[in-house]
Amino acid sequence: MSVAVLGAGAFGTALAIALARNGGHVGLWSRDPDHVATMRATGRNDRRLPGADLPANITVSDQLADFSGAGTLLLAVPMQRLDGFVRDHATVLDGRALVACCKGIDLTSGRGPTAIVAAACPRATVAILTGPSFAADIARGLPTALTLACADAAAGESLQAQLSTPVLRLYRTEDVAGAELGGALKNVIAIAAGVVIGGGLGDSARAALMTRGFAEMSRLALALGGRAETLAGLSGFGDLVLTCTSTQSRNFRFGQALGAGQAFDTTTTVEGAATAEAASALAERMGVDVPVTRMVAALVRGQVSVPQAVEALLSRPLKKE
Ligand SMILES: NC(=O)C1=CN([C@@H]2O[C@H](COP(=O)(O)OP(=O)(O)OC[C@H]3O[C@@H](n4cnc5c(N)ncnc54)[C@H](O)[C@@H]3O)[C@@H](O)[C@H]2O)C=CC1
Ligand SMILES: O=C(CO)COP(=O)(O)O
Repeated sequence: MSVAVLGAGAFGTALAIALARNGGHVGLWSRDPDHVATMRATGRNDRRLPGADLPANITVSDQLADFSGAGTLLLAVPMQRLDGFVRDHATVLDGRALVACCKGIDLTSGRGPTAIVAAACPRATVAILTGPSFAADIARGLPTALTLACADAAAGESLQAQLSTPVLRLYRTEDVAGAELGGALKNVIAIAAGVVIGGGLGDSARAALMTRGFAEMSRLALALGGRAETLAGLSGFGDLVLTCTSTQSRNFRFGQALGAGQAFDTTTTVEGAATAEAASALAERMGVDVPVTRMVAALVRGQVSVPQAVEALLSRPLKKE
């Protein structure tokens, strides 16, 4: 076994399925022994990815030691859990190729996924896999293109080859900051797009918000070392389009519920909520204007109502585009 996925949520399970279909043995780790027992018994992960069969060449386990032979580990836990996860398991993880598969900014430290992983595992080769893809689409074998970002060009090329399949097409870049900030910030804008649609403000307003949202994503990412072409690629613009326009997106649906004044299931992973807060703080520190992101953070905190947020955004001074 050369690859194992740690975190048997929707995305981790879908990636394990895609890699297993491509041949070879693939590991899938869940921290929960009951979940492992159910997945082994049913051959599925109905808790997180209903309806998708796990190929027989996936080994499911709650023991990380079962994957000691895997040189590449995909870390598919939610962003706000990543730091605790890599610290808890650093002795097992360090020294391998560790590919973060989460999107967001850590609320406590303001760091992105690769910095969190590298701090806990200094001997590891660290990369990030991000871009437009719904787990359900990947599990169905639908064509998907993602970005694999790794500061080490040679390691990135080898991970790209190892993790690409005929339908899961990976593009590579060394611009880790650009790739991970695009993936983190688009979730915040997707919440705002959901608010617009849930609040009945219409498709034209959503297009305006996506465009201005992309402008502020780019401003902040460039200030933090990302490149404009990365923001315009799959991990930025590509994922922004997908997430702001599909009800498959949890961030979009969360925004829709906020906009419509409805409750939303608090156990659902909505990465953009914490990231709005973390990104607002980062932007303030860098002196970058991110009005939409700040407004999403205020909405999530319950500090402003939807009409107040809309009024505040529309009453900003007129400016050049
Ligand atoms: N679902 C999707 O379509 C996509 C998700 N992603 C990203 O993948 C990341 C994970 O999301 P999903 O898999 O969708 O979430 P999910 O909510 O389906 O699953 C999260 C999994 O992480 C596990 N987990 C939580 N805390 C943990 C901890 N401390 N230690 C070990 N395991 C822990 C949970 O038990 C659960 O199995 C997110 O950052 C998300 O943005 C990226 C692309 C697509
Ligand atoms: O990142 C995703 C699509 O690329 C998944 O979006 P959600 O987390 O909003 O469901």
